[in-house]
Amino acid sequence: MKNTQQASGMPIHRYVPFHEQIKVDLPDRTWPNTRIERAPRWCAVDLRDGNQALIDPMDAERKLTMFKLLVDIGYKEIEVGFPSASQTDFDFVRTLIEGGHIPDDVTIQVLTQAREHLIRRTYESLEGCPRAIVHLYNSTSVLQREVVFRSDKQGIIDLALDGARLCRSLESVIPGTDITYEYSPESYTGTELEFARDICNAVVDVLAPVGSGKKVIVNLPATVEMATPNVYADSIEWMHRNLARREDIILSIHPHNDRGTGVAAAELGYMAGADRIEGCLFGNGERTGNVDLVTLGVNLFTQGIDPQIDFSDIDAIRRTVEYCNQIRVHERSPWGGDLVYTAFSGSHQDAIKKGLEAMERDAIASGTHMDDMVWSVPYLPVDPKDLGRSYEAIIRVNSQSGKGGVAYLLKVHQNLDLPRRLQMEFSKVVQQRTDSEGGEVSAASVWAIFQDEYLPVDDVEHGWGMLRLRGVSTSTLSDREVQLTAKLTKRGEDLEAVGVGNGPIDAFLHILADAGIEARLTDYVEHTLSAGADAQAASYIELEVDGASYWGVGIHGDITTASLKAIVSALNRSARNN
Ligand SMILES: CC(=O)SCCNC(=O)CCNC(=O)[C@H](O)C(C)(C)COP(=O)(O)OP(=O)(O)OC[C@H]1O[C@@H](n2cnc3c(N)ncnc32)[C@H](O)[C@@H]1OP(=O)(O)O
Ligand SMILES: CC(C)C(=O)C(=O)O
Repeated sequence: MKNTQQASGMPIHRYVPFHEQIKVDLPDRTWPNTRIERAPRWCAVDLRDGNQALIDPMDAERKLTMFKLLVDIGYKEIEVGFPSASQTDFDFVRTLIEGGHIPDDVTIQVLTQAREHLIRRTYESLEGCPRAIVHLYNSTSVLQREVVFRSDKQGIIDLALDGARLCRSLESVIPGTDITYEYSPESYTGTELEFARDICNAVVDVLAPVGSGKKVIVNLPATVEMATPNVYADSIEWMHRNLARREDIILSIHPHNDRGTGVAAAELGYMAGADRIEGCLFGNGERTGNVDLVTLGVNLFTQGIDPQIDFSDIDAIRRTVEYCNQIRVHERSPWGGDLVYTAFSGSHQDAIKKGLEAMERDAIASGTHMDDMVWSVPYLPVDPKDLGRSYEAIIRVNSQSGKGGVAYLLKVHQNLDLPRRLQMEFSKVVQQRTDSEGGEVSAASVWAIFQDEYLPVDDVEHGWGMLRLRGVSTSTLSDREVQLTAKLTKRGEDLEAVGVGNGPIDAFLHILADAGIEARLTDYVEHTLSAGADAQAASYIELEVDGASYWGVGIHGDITTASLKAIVSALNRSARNN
């Protein structure tokens, strides 16, 4: 019956808090005080746990593509399948072995349930393999013991030990293979810790008898993520402290992401004593996925820790993963999603632009290349370039954007470094467009809007300007005086006029005043657009016309002409406005 006292009306009475199901009691936990200082041993399980969760499991070609990707970027332990489950998986293991696809520093891992026929078939699949990890599992949780196995604890231990013993006995079938064992008490998170410890201890003693010099991987999966990640970390620290023969154990974790905290669980579990992490690229895997190896790896990188995996072309990794899994990676997926380095909002864009400019200034001042500077740009925890992403998509403009974003696009794409007040003026022009038309404005559209506003074609018939500058020449009269001759077209009428001033701009304003156009110069900024003899210059001029302020822009190979064009641009805008 519904509890009418609670607000949501959701059937909360059907769910039991985790701490009432499994006791994880570790008041003297130490993991919160530890720091991650190096990468764990990684194992990529894309070809097994990832693959078993796909709508369309990988065919041989996609499997090989995924395997090669994992090898190329640096994974040394790769779970390649469940060879006893299907002919496809079996054949793929054979292809890897017979095709010589396994590099000397890579070990393949194969999964099997603790069931006789499956274990036998697993060993068959490994014939001729120089080294392999045989991964044996059985479920141990309270719930699975009851509903799947209908067995008591001893029955489950016996099932695991029978499997482990059979594995040992089959080593003679593949004498040339150097076998490492991995044992997983599957559904570990739903298992009492003491029972998990006891079954692992018993299995380890079979798989690596005392004195054998062998190590066993004990993998503690959050098969289903059932609690907050600190609880998982407590349980890992508990096992780390309480497993017998810890020195003979490589403690591995295998988080899933049911509660959306798989990455946190992996990081905290690693802090709590794990040596190794299993996961999948971009978090593919059962239900909400396995823990995302890309996030974990790049998280380390952003702390100045070598992830041991090469993420320098993250888009290529993403494309291959999307192809193999036939599932798209979400735009917001950490580090690799399409939009994760993009700011639309004005204040973010402003801060990013300022951060990049500050780094550029510091690089020049210290004589250091930008690529060697410590990265410090607001809102961007990593330099996208380090992951093979360009700066192009960092700033994109829509109705949420401000002057910084618009100015950034003009700077990056057109080399135009707009003065601050011009940025403010132009961003209003762009915003009028985005407000009326909605959606995103591309860099090309920003440039088109800018040209239309400030650089209309010098052709009165096709452009909208009332005034056009056709030619200009100057001569120096004295130290303080310049004479300027300007050829103009004013509302279709050609005229040639001469003016004198303390510089070309002053002289031009006098010519305009004589022609009945009054304007006062209030600001002037210029810069070159490129280096070299044919360099273009950009000039930005602010005029006061009839009490209102207008910016104008001129671009030309000759800086004087650029300035005069900027004046014409401002005047045309004032005329257009009236
Ligand atoms: C958490 C994980 O990701 S574990 C990996 C899971 N991956 C997969 O299941 C993918 C591949 N699996 C398969 O292709 C098939 O399930 C197979 C080939 C392994 C087994 O197939 P089937 O024999 O038809 O069994 P089915 O798939 O129905 O599995 C259930 C049976 O396995 C038993 N079982 C399940 N896990 C285990 C285990 N770890 N050890 C022993 N027996 C187990 C169950 O008790 C049940 O037995 P029952 O039929 O006697 O009641
Ligand atoms: C086999 C085990 C490790 C597994 O995939 C899981 O528990 O999620």
